Amino acid sequence: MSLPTPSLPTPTSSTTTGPAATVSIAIIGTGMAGLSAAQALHKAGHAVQLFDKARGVGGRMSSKRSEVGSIDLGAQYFTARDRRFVAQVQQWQAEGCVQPWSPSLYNAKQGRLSPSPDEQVRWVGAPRMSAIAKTMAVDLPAAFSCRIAEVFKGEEFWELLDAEGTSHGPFSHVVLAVPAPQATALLASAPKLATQVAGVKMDPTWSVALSFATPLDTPMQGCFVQDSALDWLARSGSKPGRDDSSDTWVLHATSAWSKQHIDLSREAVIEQLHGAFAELVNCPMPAPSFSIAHRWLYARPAQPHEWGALADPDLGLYVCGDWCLSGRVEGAWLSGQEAARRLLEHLQ
Ligand SMILES: Cc1cc2nc3c(=O)[nH]c(=O)nc-3n(C[C@H](O)[C@H](O)[C@H](O)COP(=O)(O)OP(=O)(O)OC[C@H]3O[C@@H](n4cnc5c(N)ncnc54)[C@H](O)[C@@H]3O)c2cc1C
Ligand SMILES: NC(=O)c1ccc[n+]([C@@H]2O[C@H](COP(=O)([O-])OP(=O)(O)OC[C@H]3O[C@@H](n4cnc5c(N)ncnc54)[C@H](O)[C@@H]3O)[C@@H](O)[C@H]2O)c1
Repeated sequence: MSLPTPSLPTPTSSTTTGPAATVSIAIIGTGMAGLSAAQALHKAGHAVQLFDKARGVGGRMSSKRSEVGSIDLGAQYFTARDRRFVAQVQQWQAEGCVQPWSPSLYNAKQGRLSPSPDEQVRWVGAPRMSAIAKTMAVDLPAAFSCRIAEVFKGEEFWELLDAEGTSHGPFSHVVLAVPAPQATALLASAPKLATQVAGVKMDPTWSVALSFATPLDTPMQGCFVQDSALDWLARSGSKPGRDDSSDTWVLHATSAWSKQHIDLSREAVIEQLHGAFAELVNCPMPAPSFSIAHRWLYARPAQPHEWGALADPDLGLYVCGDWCLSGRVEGAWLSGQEAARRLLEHLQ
C-alpha cells in the first residue's frame, strides 16, 4: 500500500497537534513501558500522545471487572530490585495505588505441596493491579480502542494510521511500547530495527479465574507449581483491597501447555486447568460458581534480553517493552525510562 507523505503543519486528524514547535511525541501502548516513557517525557516538558488498541490502560497489568469483583488475570505481583524502580514503587505506595502482598506461599513439585515461605518483598496494585496504570496515566492524553496499523515518516514528521484508516499526526518522535511481534509490524520505516525485533519470540499464557461460593479448605494463598499444566496459583482475596466475598483463584498455565493448547476453547481450558488445580490442592474441590479464561498471546519473552530499549535516534523512532529487559513489570518500567532517556539525550 502506498502511503501519503504528510505535509506539515496541516492538520490531518482529530489528534493532530498544532504548529511544529509543539508537535508531540506519539507513544503506542499504554502498558507499564509506554506509561513509564510517557511520564518521563512529560516530566521533561514534552507533549505526548498515547494510543492503545484496548479500551483502557494497563496492558498485561490490567484487571478484569467481573461479577466477583476485579480479577488480575495478567501480572500477579512484582518485585523491585533496581534502586530506581524501588524509589518509584515507594512513590506509588505513598500515592496509595500499590501495597505489599505477603501471601502464604507454597511450592508444588511432582504433585506434592509444601509451604515455601521466603523474605522477598512482593508488590501489587491496590485495590487492583490496574490501579497503577490508572494513576500513571492521569494528565496524559490517550486515545483508546485505537489500533495503530502503520507508522510512517514524511519529510520531517511522523504520522500514524489506525486500523479504521484514520491518520494521526504530526509527531516529532514515535515510541513503540508494545510486545515484540506487534512492534515488528509497525517498523516498516526502520528495516534494521524490524529485523532485530522480529527475532524476539514471545510465549503465550492461558489464565483462568475460578470462584467458589464456599472458601476452599486450604491455607495456601500463592503457589509456584512444577511438573504440571499449571505454573502459578493465587488466591485473589489474599491481596490487599480485593473483594473477598467469594473465594477467587487465578491459575496460570505454563508456556508449554499454553502453546500446546493455544486454540482450545475457553470452556475446555477452564475444565482442564480446574482439573489440574483439583489434583494439586489437598482439599475437596467443588464446581466453581464463576469462571473465566483469558489467552495472553504475547505473555512473556521466550528469552531474556539486556537491551534496555532499542532506537534509531536519527529517525526519531524508539522501541521499548518488558521484552527488552527481564520480561517482568520492573523490566517494562525500566525499558520505558531508557527509551525516554535516549530520546531526551538525542534532543540535546
Ligand atoms: C499471565 C501473565 C502473568 C504475569 N505475571 C507477572 C508477575 O507476576 N510479575 C511480573 O513482574 N510480571 C508479570 N507478567 C509480565 C508483566 O505483565 C509484563 O512484563 C508487563 O506488564 C509488560 O508491560 P509492557 O508495557 O511492556 O507491555 P504490555 O503490558 O503488553 O502493553 C502493551 C500495550 O500495547 C497495546 N498495543 C499493542 N499493539 C498495539 C497497536 N498496534 N496499537 C495500539 N496499541 C497496541 C496493548 O493493548 C497493550 O496495552 C505477567 C504477564 C502475564 C501475561
Ligand atoms: N505467566 C506469565 O506469562 C508470566 C510472565 C512474566 C512473569 N511471570 C512470573 O512473574 C514472576 C516474577 O518474577 P520475580 O522475579 O519478580 O518474582 P519472584 O522472585 O517471586 O519469583 C521468581 C521465581 O523464583 C521462584 N520462586 C520465588 N520465590 C519462591 C518461593 N517462595 N518458593 C518457590 N519458588 C520461588 C519461582 O520459580 C519464581 O517464578 C515469576 O514467577 C514469573 O514466572 C509470569
